[in-house]
Amino acid sequence: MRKGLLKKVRRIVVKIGSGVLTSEDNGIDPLFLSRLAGELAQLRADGIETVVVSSGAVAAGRPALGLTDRPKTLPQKQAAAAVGQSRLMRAYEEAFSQQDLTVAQVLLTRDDLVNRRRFQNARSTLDTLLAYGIVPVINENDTVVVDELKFGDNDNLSALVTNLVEAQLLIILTDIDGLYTADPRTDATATIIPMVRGITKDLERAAGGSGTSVGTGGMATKLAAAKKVMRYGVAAIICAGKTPGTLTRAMAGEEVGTMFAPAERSLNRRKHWIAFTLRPAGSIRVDAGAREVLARHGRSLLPSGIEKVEGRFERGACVRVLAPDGAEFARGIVDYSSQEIERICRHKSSEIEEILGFRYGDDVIHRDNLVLL
Ligand SMILES: Nc1ncnc2c1ncn2[C@@H]1O[C@H](COP(=O)(O)OP(=O)(O)O)[C@@H](O)[C@H]1O
Ligand SMILES: N[C@@H](CCC(=O)OP(=O)(O)O)C(=O)O
Repeated sequence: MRKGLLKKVRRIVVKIGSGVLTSEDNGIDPLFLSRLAGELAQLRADGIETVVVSSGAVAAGRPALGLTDRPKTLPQKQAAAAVGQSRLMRAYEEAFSQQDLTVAQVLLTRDDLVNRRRFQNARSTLDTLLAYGIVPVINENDTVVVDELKFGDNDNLSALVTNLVEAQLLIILTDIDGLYTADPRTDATATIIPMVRGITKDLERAAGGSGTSVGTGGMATKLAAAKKVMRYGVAAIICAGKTPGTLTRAMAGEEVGTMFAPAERSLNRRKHWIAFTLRPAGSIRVDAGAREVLARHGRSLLPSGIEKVEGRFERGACVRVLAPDGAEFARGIVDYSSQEIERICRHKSSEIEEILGFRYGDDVIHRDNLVLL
């Protein structure tokens, strides 16, 4: 089963959690990195390209600041990341050069992927690095980001990078051997779930926060990352990073960790970007009839089906589309601003020009820019 899903994999994203990369005293663990380099070199010999998304900058920078616990303030965290990031890259360089692998540091902010031109630019840089046989090592640019610009956690970043580089598999290496029915740190009866075909509310409830002082999002953000790549038609595996050979065994189709099967109806890259990378600037509530034609027949959203607009946004913004009960069922890019939509909603498209004095087209959201969630 797993082997079948892995057959066409040629490019992978491997996300490394802070807990995997650092040892007890919070220094970078060189043994882990040299094992990782060995496993990635072998994959490369087998024709598989790797992009690494690595956490660990904050944890690696902590000792230099004399911090024994998680930094308390944002400037402290950013200072720790600034010190730690260069240590991290030095450690990667040392370990990877032993295997004749060259690494490249790539630091991203959310804006780099939200802006379509910057997204494309980041993509060509990464493609070029890979074409040269270099292993990109990506992290969030912690030193400069403020809340509005944050990916928040590297699980999310790794899912967006999987879309960016069109990898066929995301592997999340963490400090636990997979997704359990509950957090095994607090529930001794928890058992591992080997295969997930769809993310249910029950699974989301089971996935809790981080159990360590270095991890960020726990299993909850890993599940959210898996959900994102599944919608892109890509598989994900969450497995133990510290156990030697796990990556190799996972790539060979052995039953390690938890595997997430790709969704059968997947989104193309642009629609995935609309659904998961852009931040909604407001919402549009539609009536039952509009919900039906959008959800069932994949049609465009016309002004006549819109009941209410929430938030202020411009033409070209990403918005949530809500059903009459307020539940979000789609996201899309609008062709009219919130103020224009307030004036044309509940009207026929043929009346747009008369009401506004101009028209861009019949649709408020064209079906090519609309994603069902
Ligand atoms: N259902 C669950 N199954 C497995 N681990 C869970 C679950 N719920 C919460 N966790 C916690 O998630 C942690 C892994 O996330 P995190 O600490 O953020 O690691 P990383 O630094 O690799 O991102 C585990 O050590 C565990 O304590
Ligand atoms: N960018 C941060 C990591 C943030 C993060 O998500 O950490 P983790 O949960 O360990 O993957 C750092 O390098 O310390």
